[in-house]
Amino acid sequence: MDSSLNVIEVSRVTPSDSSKSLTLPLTFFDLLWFKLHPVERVFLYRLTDATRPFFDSVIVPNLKSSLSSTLSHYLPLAGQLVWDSIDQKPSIVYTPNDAVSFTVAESNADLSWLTGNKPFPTAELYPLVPELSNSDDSATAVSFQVTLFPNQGFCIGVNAHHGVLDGKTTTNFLKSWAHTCKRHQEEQEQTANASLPQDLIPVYDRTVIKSPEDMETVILNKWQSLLKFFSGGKEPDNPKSLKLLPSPAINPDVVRFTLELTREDIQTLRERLKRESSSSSSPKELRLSTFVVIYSYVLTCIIRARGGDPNRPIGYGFAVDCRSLMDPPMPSNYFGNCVSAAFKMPMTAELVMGEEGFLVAARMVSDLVEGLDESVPFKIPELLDAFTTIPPGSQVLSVAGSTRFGVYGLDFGWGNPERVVIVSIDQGEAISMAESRDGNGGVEIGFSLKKHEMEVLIDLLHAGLKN
Ligand SMILES: CC(C)(COP(=O)(O)OP(=O)(O)OC[C@H]1O[C@@H](n2cnc3c(N)ncnc32)[C@H](O)[C@@H]1OP(=O)(O)O)[C@@H](O)C(=O)NCCC(=O)NCCSC(=O)CC(=O)O
Repeated sequence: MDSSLNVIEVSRVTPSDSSKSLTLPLTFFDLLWFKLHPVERVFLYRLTDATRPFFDSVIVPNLKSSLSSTLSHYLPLAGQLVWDSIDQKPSIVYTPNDAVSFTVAESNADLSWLTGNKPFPTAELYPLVPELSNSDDSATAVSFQVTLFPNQGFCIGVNAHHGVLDGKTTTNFLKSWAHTCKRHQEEQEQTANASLPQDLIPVYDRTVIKSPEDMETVILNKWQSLLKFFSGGKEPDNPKSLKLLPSPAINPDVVRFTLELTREDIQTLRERLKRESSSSSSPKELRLSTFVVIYSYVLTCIIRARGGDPNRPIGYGFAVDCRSLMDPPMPSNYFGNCVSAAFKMPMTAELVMGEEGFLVAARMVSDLVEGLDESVPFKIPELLDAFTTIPPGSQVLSVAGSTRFGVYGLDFGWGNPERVVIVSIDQGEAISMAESRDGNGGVEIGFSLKKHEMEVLIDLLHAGLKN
């Protein structure tokens, strides 16, 4: 499917109420992520009424006007990340009339391919995601693109700087935008700066993030060491550069696949773990949350799909929402990053390639989750150190997204998404997680792998659900 994209316009959307300036210094949570690849998502909507005239006269104007209104509540997203030479750390700075980039485009791709359950080339997704500019001196927080698939539907592409916002904040913003857009249509009025539900109004108070003594300096120094490590020992030219780490080139034969696990599938896997654990030589109570069951299963199948030397190094990690781990707990509408990560590496592939591999993986993930406590946020420096201990050629898995964000409820007025894809998992051996579209307690897992490996993985994933 060699699709092509035609860019119709690239415009700037400013907050409808853009009278005040705002500066938000990054916190130590933000500093963990501020050099890493941005998070790219596409929301694919089926809408056979989506003719070009309907798109031009209804969808685009409503999305833009509601975006402008929503940005009035989320001013930092229209701003830039900057690092003033006299400042110890970067800040997000919004000044009146700053704007976000909004691209309008049309594609001849087959939407059914992108929303279906068969693998397709990951390169088909890239034209749907807008650029997010960054340079030594500044970095954009977010950018948006709406793409028409004539008479099939449309797609909203979002590119979000992870130093500015985590998944919870991103999805809170998107829920606010969808809420405003849908209401604009229902009320047929463009109420500028429309009010939002209380739980979607962002909280900018950063004094709640109690940063331990010089934690920010420690993390920034760790980044300097990492940058030197990644560049073979060469000191960074500009220690205050906001340029992101270079992204690895993506092999052209990489494909995408979305596995849909029903609540029954998850229970089948949970029962299997219970059986295997109770009959094992060291039965031990396992934390069998949805996350633990699914991540252990996927981890096992992905490592097996690659096969190879059983002694090859592997590792895994996952993001941890620290909002509930902070004292006092952070509000769910806190604006920014409040995620750290847990990881285990290096290990050898044989650990999970044997008969008991799924149980071994579940024990490891369960232990890691059980071990999470209020100290997690303060272990971020160790996390950065771990990057330098990853043996070359390791297969290290991580998780983007979460089953808690409610991304399938994002209705802008033309229905819920048919598929939500985190495009940027290509940038590292990540999988993505989201709640299932039908809201019945299932989970969707997104994969990005080379074609032949994906074929082996799909067979393993399906086979494991049968026994
Ligand atoms: C560390 C964890 C993965 C461990 O998850 P577990 O499910 O095992 O454990 P838990 O204590 O969180 O949850 C136990 C049970 O309570 C439920 N539960 C707990 N908190 C909940 C909440 N806020 N909303 C809905 N359900 C919740 C869980 O679903 C689970 O039930 P049940 O077993 O029925 O499910 C999780 O705590 C966590 O932090 N998840 C969020 C990670 C995150 O934010 N990722 C995105 C990073 S940002 C990113 O990646 C970029 C982006 O997305 O843009």
